[in-house]
Amino acid sequence: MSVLIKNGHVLDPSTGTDGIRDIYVKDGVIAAVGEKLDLAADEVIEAQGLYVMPGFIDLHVHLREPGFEYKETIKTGSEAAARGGFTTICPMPNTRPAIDSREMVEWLKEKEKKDSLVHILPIGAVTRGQAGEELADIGGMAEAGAAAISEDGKSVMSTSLYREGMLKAKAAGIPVFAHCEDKDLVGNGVINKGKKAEELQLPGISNAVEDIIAIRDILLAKETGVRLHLCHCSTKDSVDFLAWAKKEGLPVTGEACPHHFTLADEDIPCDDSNYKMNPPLRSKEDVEALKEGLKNGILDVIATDHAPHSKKDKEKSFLQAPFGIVGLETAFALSYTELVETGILSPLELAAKLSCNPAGILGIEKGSLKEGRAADIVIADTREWYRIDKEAFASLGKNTPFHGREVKGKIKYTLVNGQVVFQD
Ligand SMILES: NC(=O)N[C@@H](CC(=O)O)C(=O)O
Ligand SMILES: [Zn+2]
Ligand SMILES: [Zn+2]
Repeated sequence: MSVLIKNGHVLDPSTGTDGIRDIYVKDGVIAAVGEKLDLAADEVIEAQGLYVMPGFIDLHVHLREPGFEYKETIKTGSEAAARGGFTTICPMPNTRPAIDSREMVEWLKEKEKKDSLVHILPIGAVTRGQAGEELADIGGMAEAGAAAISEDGKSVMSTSLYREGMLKAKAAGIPVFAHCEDKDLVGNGVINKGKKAEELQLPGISNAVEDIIAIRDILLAKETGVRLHLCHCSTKDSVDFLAWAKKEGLPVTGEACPHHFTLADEDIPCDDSNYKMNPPLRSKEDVEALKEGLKNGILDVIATDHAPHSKKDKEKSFLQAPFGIVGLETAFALSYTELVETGILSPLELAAKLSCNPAGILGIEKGSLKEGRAADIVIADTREWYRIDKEAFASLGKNTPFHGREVKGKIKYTLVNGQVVFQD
């Protein structure tokens, strides 16, 4: 089985390639990359005018299975990933039961084989049942294939327990992905603390809720030497703390989510829980700091924090509805529109934040179009404006504040191991 992708604009951040090339795929592997390859293939994809990039890698998704299959399943989540150009996704462990043991990681790897269109790299919980009381079997989960550990959905509030968990992760050779939120300080907050919170008469979440834990976790990484990755950075100071950590030479990285650099709290039109997520949409000043952080490389990765919820869940008010919005099927378009169309990032830099950089954090041989690599490839058209349509999502979650928004950047093809898993 062979595929020839012809005349595409190849963006391969792993080699710096930024120009017109053909790519020849044989038996699921990239066999040749070059100008005008004269090779016969079973399938030819004409990619003139399109960008051809390494398949995107999402370090942060929620698939909801087991336990909340009415919100999303591994199958529907993987279909959403394929539609969004993601060929590898890392599901967070906050399912029921949680992914907190060797057996649960093995279960997920089995489900991947049966149900998933894309590669799944599980993230194990830090503590058993994410209860924050005793450590999960971190070494066992790593052996079974967990790519990282995280307590996402909350922070491990016991600093000494977290420190111990970090040492275990370090010994197992996997990074820690940190959701930074001071449980004491957040109270019953549901929206960024500020004018909009006052206007809607909703309890606020201050920046310090995130910042206090972000700096704590960086200091713990300094002490333990574990590789630390900050999830969904939303504040100016968390970007500054990351900059400091990098200056110190610490093994610390960070991600930003499209919603956090596209919208500010002032853009929330009314009490609409499709604008409710954790961390919340922040101030204009924070949004600018995230864009600056993405531009200067302090923020390494764009991840979605795809958090599907049912219609019923999200019909509730801002106060009552659960936190989270879907992201897999809007991430590329929002990122291209907000960051490339505006000149903040080059197309190659955007491709790096979606593929090569997350691969580096996981330490996996992906995020590259080098010969010999698995043919995980995404092909996108960025020429025309269109409106996001939540009804077209493969995800069971339609909870997005971006329905109807005008964007550029459409995924045309997604290939996993040389197989077309999505075609527009
Ligand atoms: N981001 C969210 O608002 N929600 C996430 C949890 C999380 O990422 O913290 C979820 O699981 O729904
Ligand atoms: Zn989180
Ligand atoms: Zn999350």
